[in-house]
Amino acid sequence: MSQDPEDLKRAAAQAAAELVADGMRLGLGTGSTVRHLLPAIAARGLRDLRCVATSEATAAQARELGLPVEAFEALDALDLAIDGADQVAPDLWLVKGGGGAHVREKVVAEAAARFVVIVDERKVVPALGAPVPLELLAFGLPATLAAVAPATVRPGAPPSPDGHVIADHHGPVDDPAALAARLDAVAGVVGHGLFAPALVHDVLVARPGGVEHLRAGGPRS
Ligand SMILES: O=C(CO)[C@H](O)[C@H](O)COP(=O)(O)O
Repeated sequence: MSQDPEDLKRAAAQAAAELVADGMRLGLGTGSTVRHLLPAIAARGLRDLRCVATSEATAAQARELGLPVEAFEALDALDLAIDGADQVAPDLWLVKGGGGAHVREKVVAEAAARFVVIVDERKVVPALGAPVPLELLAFGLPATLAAVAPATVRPGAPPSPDGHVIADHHGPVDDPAALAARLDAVAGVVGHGLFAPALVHDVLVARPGGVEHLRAGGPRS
């Protein structure tokens, strides 16, 4: 029997909330799965948490729930970061950025000693595919789009939290490392939504039968 995707997201979020401990410096992702995470963390009643948020939406919800959010200028490392994803491949390459916050999300994931991804089973794919979200400088935008073709500005997308243009790459993702390197080589690309397995420590996949815990062999695990 199929299960409401919101119930599955909530189950993954609940499992991740149990990884949060008193005194942690915690990175909070963005998206509908993270929206279930924040009340689950708040309900734990932990003391001395220090949180950074990857979007204004997450910061606002966290503050409403009484979770202390500070600027990421105030912390130089995080103990744990938890975030959703749009696609999870079997080798734990991810595509993120459906919500346009992927650059901040990657900064937070890189700063965390442990990066935990929370998804429902629909996000687990046999191989990554388009679109791959991009964050681009407005300066020289047509030239940058040509350099990363095929890519288009995402219709109706607001600027990123740092004021950049959100776009999507529509080409194949047969070799995520090669595509990531190609995108990283273009100066007008602020960032992209391909997250390498080395960044990922755990993926919690909610299925109707329970939450599956995938562990990555990243360098910090
Ligand atoms: O990368 C993201 C935002 O930039 C989100 O984590 C991703 O889009 C998944 O979102 P959701 O939990 O709503 O499916």
